[in-house]
Amino acid sequence: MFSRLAANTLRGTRTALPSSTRSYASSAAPSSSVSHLAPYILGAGLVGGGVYYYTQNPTLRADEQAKAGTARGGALGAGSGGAQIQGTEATKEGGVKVKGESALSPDEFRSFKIVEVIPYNHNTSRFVFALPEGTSSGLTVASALVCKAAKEGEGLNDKGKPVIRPYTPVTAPDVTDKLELLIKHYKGGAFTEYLWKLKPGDSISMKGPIPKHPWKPNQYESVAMIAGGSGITPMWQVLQAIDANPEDKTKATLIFSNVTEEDILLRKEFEDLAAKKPDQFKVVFTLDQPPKNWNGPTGYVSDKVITDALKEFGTTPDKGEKVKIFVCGPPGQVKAVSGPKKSMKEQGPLDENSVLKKLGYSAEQVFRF
Ligand SMILES: Cc1cc2nc3c(=O)[nH]c(=O)nc-3n(C[C@H](O)[C@H](O)[C@H](O)COP(=O)(O)OP(=O)(O)OC[C@H]3O[C@@H](n4cnc5c(N)ncnc54)[C@H](O)[C@@H]3O)c2cc1C
Repeated sequence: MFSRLAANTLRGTRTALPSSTRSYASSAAPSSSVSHLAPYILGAGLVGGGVYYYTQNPTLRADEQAKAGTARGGALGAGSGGAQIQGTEATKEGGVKVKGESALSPDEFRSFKIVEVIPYNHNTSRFVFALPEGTSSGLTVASALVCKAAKEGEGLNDKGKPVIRPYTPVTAPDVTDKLELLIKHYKGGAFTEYLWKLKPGDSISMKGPIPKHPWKPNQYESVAMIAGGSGITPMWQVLQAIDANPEDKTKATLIFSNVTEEDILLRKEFEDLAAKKPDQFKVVFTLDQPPKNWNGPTGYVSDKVITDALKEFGTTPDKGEKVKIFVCGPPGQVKAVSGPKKSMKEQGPLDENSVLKKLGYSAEQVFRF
C-alpha cells in the first residue's frame, strides 16, 4: 500500500533538516551514529539531552513535568476495534468515553506487572503489562501516562530521585486486561537503560492520564500528523480513535520520518488503515537511508514533502480552524518543522524559519505533543 501511495503521490526529495536529527529519532544513539549525532548534540545539548520536544519545555525534564502536569480530564476517550466499540458510551460532544473501571489513576502511581517483552526491531521492544481483570487503561485521547521504577531505590537519577518518563500506550484506551507500550531503547537513557534490565514478572509504576490535545470527532475536516521515530505513538492513539468511531469523518495524513526502513514503527498498522479507508487515511514514510527500491520521499520533512502529502485531503493553511497539524518527534525535527513548544503548558508561536510557518500555517493550526 505504501509503495503505491508513495509512487502515486510523492516524489523523492531532499530536505531541510540535518541528518543528525533523524539518527536521533530512530536509533538509540548507536556508536555508528556518533558522527550524525554530533551536530545535533552540539547545537542542542540544550534540550535536555534530546528528550522530545513533544514532551515539553526544553528546560524541563519529564520528571519535573510529571510532577506538574497530571491534571485530570479534558479529553474524550475512544476505543478501537471496528464500528461498534465495546465498553464505551457516547458523550454529548459526539465522542466515546471508556466505561468501567480504569486501571490507572491520575493521582497516584500504581504498579503493573510486565507479562511479556517482545523485541520489535533493533532498538525497540513491546512491553506488555497486565491490568486487573476487566479494567482498561482509561486513558483519554489524546493523553499519555508516566512511568517510573516500581521498586523503591531503583531507577534513580544522579540526584537520587526516581526517573519518570511519559509514554503513549499502543493499545487503545478501551482494551481490557492489558496495556502495551512500544519503547525505543536509548543508550545512556536514564529510564530505558533501567527498563531494558527488567524481565517478565517485574513491575513498573504508572500514573495517568496526562492529557494532551482533547480529541473531538469532526472538530476538524482534516488533520496532518508529522512524526519522527518513537514520536509516532501519540499519532497512533489518535488514528485508532478516529478509525474506531464511524461517526468521525476526520481525514488524516501521516508523514512519518525515519532513518531506515527497519526503523518504521507500526508500519503495517498504518498501511492497513490507509488500505481500509483510502478516502480517510493516507500515510507517507520518508527515509534518511532508503533502500535501493524505495519509491517514497527521502531525507527530511521538507515543504515539498508536506505540500505534496497534504494536497489530497486539502489540509492547507487557508482552511483556518478546519485543519490541524500535529507534530511529534525528536527535537531537531520539531525545531525545523514548527519550532519547539514554548513550555509544557503553552504551545507558543511557530518558529519564523520553520517549514510550517513558511508554508503559511498559523500557530493555532499546529499542536506539538
Ligand atoms: C507524551 C510523550 C509520549 C511518549 N511516548 C513514547 C513512546 O510511546 N515510546 C517511546 O519510546 N518514547 C516515548 N516518549 C519518549 C520517552 O518519554 C523518553 O523520552 C525516552 O524513552 C527516553 O528516555 P530515557 O530516560 O531512556 O532517556 P534520557 O535519559 O531522557 O535520554 C535520552 C537520550 O539523550 C541522551 N542524553 C541524555 N542527556 C543528554 C545530554 N545532556 N546531552 C546529550 N545527550 C543526552 C541519552 O544518552 C539518551 O540517548 C514519549 C514522550 C512524550 C513526551
